[in-house]
Amino acid sequence: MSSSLSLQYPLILASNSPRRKEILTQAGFDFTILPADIDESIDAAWQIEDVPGILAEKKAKVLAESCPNQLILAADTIVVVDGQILNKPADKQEAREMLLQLSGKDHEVFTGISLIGPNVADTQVDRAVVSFRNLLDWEIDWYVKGGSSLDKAGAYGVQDFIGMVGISRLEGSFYTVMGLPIHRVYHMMQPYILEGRQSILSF
Ligand SMILES: Cc1cn([C@H]2C[C@H](O)[C@@H](COP(=O)(O)OP(=O)(O)OP(=O)(O)O)O2)c(=O)[nH]c1=O
Repeated sequence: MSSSLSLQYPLILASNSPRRKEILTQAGFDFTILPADIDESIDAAWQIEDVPGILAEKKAKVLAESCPNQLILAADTIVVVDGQILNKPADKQEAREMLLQLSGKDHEVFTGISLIGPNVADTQVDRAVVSFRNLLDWEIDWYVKGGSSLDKAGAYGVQDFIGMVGISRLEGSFYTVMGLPIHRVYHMMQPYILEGRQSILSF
């Protein structure tokens, strides 16, 4: 994309994730990256589907005070299978176990996004359902050996080998699974996009 959308305020992406950067760039946004490192531990009292919204908001809030007159966007992704949250695997052994658990069944992916800035403090969670066919042992081993499962919730990337060849069905947005529900981000950002000042997006 050669030109970017013009925004009323500068946009900051509070994320270390290269996937979030890629999605936001592809959608035409111009932004600065300022990762927010927070304690991502989960309170057992939280409802599972609220977790990514709570964590995304925490990430955005960390930067909001020190960045007045700017829009801060943060996100968090979790994978849920058999009523259990799968975060990023600690090592390759755990990555293998996670993929075995996901093999041959459906699971949910929740991505929370939070936008904080002038006149806005909005947090939303988007859900997708992903079906994996039965994965072969060598496919899991080969993918895990490559190392790209380690920085991803549930030990897989929808955009990677195992997602490409192993996912038989996806309900919801591909980008929600990849880490940023861009359709929701765009909707939240709409009041600040100067090109679209006159239009109201229904959603
Ligand atoms: C399920 C899935 C997750 N992921 C990634 C998205 C996120 O980067 C990561 C989940 O971890 P998060 O804690 O949501 O994000 P992060 O630590 O990578 O980045 P930050 O907190 O700084 O924003 O897993 C994929 O890339 N593809 C997928 O299919």
